[in-house]
Amino acid sequence: MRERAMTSETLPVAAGYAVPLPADHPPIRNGRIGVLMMNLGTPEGTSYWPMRAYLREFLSDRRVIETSRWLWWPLLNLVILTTRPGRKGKDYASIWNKERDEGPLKTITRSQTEQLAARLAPELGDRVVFDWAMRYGLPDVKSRLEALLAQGCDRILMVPLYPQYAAPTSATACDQAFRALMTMRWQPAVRVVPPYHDDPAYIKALAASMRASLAKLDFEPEVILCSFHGMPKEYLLKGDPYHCHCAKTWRLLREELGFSRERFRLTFQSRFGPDEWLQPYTDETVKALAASGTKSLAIVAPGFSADCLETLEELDVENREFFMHGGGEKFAYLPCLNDSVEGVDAIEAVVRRELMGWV
Ligand SMILES: C=CC1=C(C)c2cc3[nH]c(cc4nc(cc5[nH]c(cc1n2)c(C)c5CCC(=O)O)C(CCC(=O)O)=C4C)c(C)c3C=C
Ligand SMILES: [Fe+2]
Ligand SMILES: [Fe+2]
Repeated sequence: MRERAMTSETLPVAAGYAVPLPADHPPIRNGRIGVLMMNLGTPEGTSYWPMRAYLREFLSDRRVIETSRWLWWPLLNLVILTTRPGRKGKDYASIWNKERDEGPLKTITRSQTEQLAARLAPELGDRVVFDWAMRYGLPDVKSRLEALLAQGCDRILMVPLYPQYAAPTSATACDQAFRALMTMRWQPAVRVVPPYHDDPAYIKALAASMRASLAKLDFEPEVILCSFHGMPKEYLLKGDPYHCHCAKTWRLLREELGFSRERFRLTFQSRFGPDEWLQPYTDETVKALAASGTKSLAIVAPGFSADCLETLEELDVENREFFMHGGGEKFAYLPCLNDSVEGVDAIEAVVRRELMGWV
């Protein structure tokens, strides 16, 4: 049998040999391409235990928190995971998709994937399989990769849905995929979509989406904040290109829209803990603008491919309150690209380019 396995008589049909497989040969599934869309994740529910499980997984990730384990472990387990799940659970409850019983990030990522698949199916047929996964929580990256392999994908395009590269987002999503690949005997060929912060398709999509949202307002905002999720300043100093990617997106978008630097300002939100994060901070800028007499303000968050807690609650609820209570009169939050036509256009352009040579 060992000798026969070396001859063309027993080689698998799928490998190009038109002969039947021996009875004990494992099934051969190959020849397809998988596209795996990956986003951050969201809790499975808004009550204490699912919130705690989500935050525990997220905040135990060394790509996210680089503090020494000896200092971080007691702080996380004895302080943060006792108080934060309750507080943040209430915030999640206020934005929850009750129909599907899930966070909006999941609903939107699923829809983006389905729409992309529907657009490309007429051209690519069933040769390319689309799926989506979350770095933290469910559906997890390992199980979705395994599902793609089971469908015959021997090439995988990984799509971290972060236009700006950051180690705490893009790199950790890929780490999770590579950890899964380490366990596979028949490992697929993989490609990773690079950051698309300066891709003309992305900038044009953002500009079109912003123009449409601004046109719907009954006022013209004096100032528009271009707010990105922050990160500790130390990560920038250690070489993370995230800050530069955000600044470039902001500049290109400003040029595309013809706005001045005074009217369209770059800020960073979602600060966590006592360390210095990327500045200027969104919330402090909002308060300062209100205090200095700005009456109308809009905020857009181009770094988030899908609306989520950090936009729907932090920007649209919390920062709205800061502005209105500080003396502002008109406030608007401009939605993310999400599963809009423009949003899927941008993802499609990037995915098509990165599939070149494979399809
Ligand atoms: C504490 C460190 C954190 C770093 C660094 C960080 C970077 C980072 N995050 C995003 C995108 C998202 N973050 C989201 C939620 C969120 N982020 C952190 C912490 C860090 N993020 C926490 C603890 C949470 C959970 C909510 C909370 O407890 O405050 C989300 C939203 C998820 C959702 O379900 O809605 C996104 C998206 C980026 C782009 C980024 C880059 C530097
Ligand atoms: Fe975050
Ligand atoms: Fe920079």
